[in-house]
Amino acid sequence: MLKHSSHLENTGKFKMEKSPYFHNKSRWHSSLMKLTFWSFIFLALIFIFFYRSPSSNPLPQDPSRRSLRTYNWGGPAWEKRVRSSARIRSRDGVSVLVTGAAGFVGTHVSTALKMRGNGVLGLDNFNDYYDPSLKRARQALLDRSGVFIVEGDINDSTLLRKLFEVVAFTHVMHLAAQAGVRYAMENPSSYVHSNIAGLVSLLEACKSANPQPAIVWASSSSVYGLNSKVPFSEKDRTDQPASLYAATKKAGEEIAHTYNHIYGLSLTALRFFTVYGPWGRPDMAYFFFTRDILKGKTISIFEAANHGTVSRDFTYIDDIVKGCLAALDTAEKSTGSGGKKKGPAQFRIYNLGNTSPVPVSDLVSILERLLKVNAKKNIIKLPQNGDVRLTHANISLAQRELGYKPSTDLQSGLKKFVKWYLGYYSGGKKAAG
Ligand SMILES: O=C(O)[C@H]1O[C@H](OP(=O)(O)OP(=O)(O)OC[C@H]2O[C@@H](n3ccc(=O)[nH]c3=O)[C@H](O)[C@@H]2O)[C@H](O)[C@@H](O)[C@H]1O
Repeated sequence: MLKHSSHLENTGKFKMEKSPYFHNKSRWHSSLMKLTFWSFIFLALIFIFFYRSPSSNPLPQDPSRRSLRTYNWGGPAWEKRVRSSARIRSRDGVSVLVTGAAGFVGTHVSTALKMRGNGVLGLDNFNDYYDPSLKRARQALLDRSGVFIVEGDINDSTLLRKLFEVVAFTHVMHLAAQAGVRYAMENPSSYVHSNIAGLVSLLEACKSANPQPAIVWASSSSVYGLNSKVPFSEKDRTDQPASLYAATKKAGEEIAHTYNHIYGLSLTALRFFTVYGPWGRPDMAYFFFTRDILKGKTISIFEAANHGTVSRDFTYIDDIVKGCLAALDTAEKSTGSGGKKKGPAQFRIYNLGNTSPVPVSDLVSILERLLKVNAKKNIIKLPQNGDVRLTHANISLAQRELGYKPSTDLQSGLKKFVKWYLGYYSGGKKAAG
């Protein structure tokens, strides 16, 4: 023992210091510890990078990857906010899930629903198709009127299932979409992702919900495509889309029919005609014309062949909101339950337009008068990028069945838009996106 211990104390110690084996082993141990330590730090940094909160998470640069963003949702506090926002506060009120609530039409519809005592819960992925700060400002507006917007994507079926578990929505107002006619040539997959895959994901959740909600959703005047019979009636052909955007909206109408037929979902599509107004979309011509005229930048005005005019049936947001609410109010219940159809359900399509097309050149003249600035104009040939020459709604069906009656002409509507624009961007202090 003594001998052994002395061996350890003397020889062993000596051996440990001098033996290359032990020396290397010790270095190896310390390298391993260092490697483990730095690996841990590296993994922690990766974890922080991918899982930090959505508000501080910069959006991916590639627009087609926008949907890969992760969102934080869930937990008791979150569920409490969801329930409170969706709580019905008036007799005969309904409880509505509004997708695309931070969007232009979504914000206006959510506010109107909330104001009349309905339960309203918003859902939006806050993508960066246009300036997300405008979406955040709309969110703040809705927050003040008691509407909570859940941050998430309509393609997230787990989130949708959860929302229907927490709230028995009576209605879904589906306004989330990839909008814009010309952008479809730049980023086609975003249209398929939101307007087709997203719609299917939402309808899947609705069909499995108990009770099944009635769904009202945004289609588009663009489905009329190359149809030359005017004004456009719901009975006219819609099988000649001129843009991928239009094609995805038309596909949406067919998909909606399938879910109505198989699962008994009550479905109403609203074909919106070039909606404009305060809190509007910066990618639309009336909005960026205003910005560019004020900045002294040249605007491009499209003209058809042989100097023909290009016209739109511009429709003011308040008229659209009335149409949306009327569609909700007249929607019958879905007939299925537990994913099974019990009987035929309502299936409707309506034009929501203004019935008076205005040439784009007149839109510019109105803006010039309102802004008191002469626009620098460049007249160019209508590019072959999805635009059509004319839209003009026949609204007699919506008039008859929804009591829809637009009452704002372009001059009065643009006056309200310009007033909002100048106030919001405070004379150019905030940069218009
Ligand atoms: O009803 C719809 O379903 C669609 O309406 C809207 O599409 P559009 O009617 O094309 O609106 P918008 O881009 O504002 O162009 C307005 C006019 O300005 C012309 N235009 C456009 C750009 C330009 O630089 N110059 C120009 O003359 C252009 O040729 C057009 O005549 C929505 O964006 C779309 O998401 C969808 O909802």
